[in-house]
Amino acid sequence: MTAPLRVLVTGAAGQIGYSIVIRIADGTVFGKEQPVELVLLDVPQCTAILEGVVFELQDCALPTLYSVVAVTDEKSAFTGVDYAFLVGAMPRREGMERKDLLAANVKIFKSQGKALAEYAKPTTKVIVVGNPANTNAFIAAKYAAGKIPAKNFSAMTRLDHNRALAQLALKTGTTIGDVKNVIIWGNHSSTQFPDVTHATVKKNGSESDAYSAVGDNDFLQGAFIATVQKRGGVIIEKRKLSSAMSAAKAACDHIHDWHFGTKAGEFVSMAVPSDGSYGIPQGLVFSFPVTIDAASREWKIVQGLNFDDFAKGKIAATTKELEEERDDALKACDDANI
Ligand SMILES: NC(=O)c1ccc[n+]([C@@H]2O[C@H](COP(=O)([O-])OP(=O)(O)OC[C@H]3O[C@@H](n4cnc5c(N)ncnc54)[C@H](O)[C@@H]3O)[C@@H](O)[C@H]2O)c1
Ligand SMILES: O=C(O)C[C@H](O)C(=O)O
Repeated sequence: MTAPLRVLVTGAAGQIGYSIVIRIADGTVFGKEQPVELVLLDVPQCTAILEGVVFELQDCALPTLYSVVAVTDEKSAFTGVDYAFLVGAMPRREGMERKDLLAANVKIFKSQGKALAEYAKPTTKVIVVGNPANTNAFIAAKYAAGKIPAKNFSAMTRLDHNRALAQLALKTGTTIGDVKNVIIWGNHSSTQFPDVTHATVKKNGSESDAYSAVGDNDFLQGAFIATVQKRGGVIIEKRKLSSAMSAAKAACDHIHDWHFGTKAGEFVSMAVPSDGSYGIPQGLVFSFPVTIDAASREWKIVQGLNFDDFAKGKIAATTKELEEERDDALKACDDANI
């Protein structure tokens, strides 16, 4: 039998947790031939809920679910982990920006960064979903440094990427499979830059660039960008809860592609520690277009894309916001006695 992968989901008693565990357990993320040892972490007050989730997973009778355990301490959670989905964190409510969560959530990621360093495999791959996701990933990577390389930490902008694909498909009357290579640059926040300059759309059997397929530059530089930037807030307004089904699906897409590689000729958006590409300050966890090699499971930032002045302005704004968040988070971590 193929050795099981040990996969941790934090915040497993929460909304996203409930949608994500089935996809990891049923082979959607790691394949139908890959057994998974699922570890579910939440706070001790959620013990009974976690137990309920474990019982339901058992009742699913899944051939790929080798084992499932519920835990409420970091040592049991992080020991020997191959992949970590860091979801557990407070969600925003109506009227808040994601960075308003920084003071409450950043301490979780300081503590979990240290726990990853102490207990997880040095090869562990981490996706941070809890908001503000980019900055939380920056903090987790910082506190795991020396044990786990920064390149193994990422934050989720795949939901924004999927939102951009869906908006382009809706606008052009095509389906998701016809649209590719949108890019989300920067922060998972309302300053992100959803960019379709390199996207293509297949319509009536022929592929064209997104600008030709849409034929409405004002839309692409206005309503399209605003819709993607503000989608999370609109979902909260409607549901009175933040996105969960779509967030869980996006996290699974992100880790699926990290594990299996991206398709030839396609890139995906992933927030990763900057290596200085496109002038983005080193170490900032910034969403870039990436390709992933299936054999090495290493991501590479797509190089050589050109920016016009419009794009340069958008990228500068999201970079500035991330630098400010980073500085606030570092201060909050210094103040936090963890
Ligand atoms: N990056 C994205 O695209 C994206 C998308 C949607 C939601 N989010 C974020 O994901 C996070 C979770 O959202 P949700 O809707 O599932 O929230 P939720 O409140 O339903 O669940 C969060 C869970 O995390 C748990 N938790 C809190 N502190 C913890 C800790 N230290 N260790 C382990 N578990 C802990 C809580 O007890 C709760 O069960 C929020 O921060 C939300 O803003 C991000
Ligand atoms: O918007 C939120 O606060 C939740 C999530 O980040 C989203 O984009 O849906």
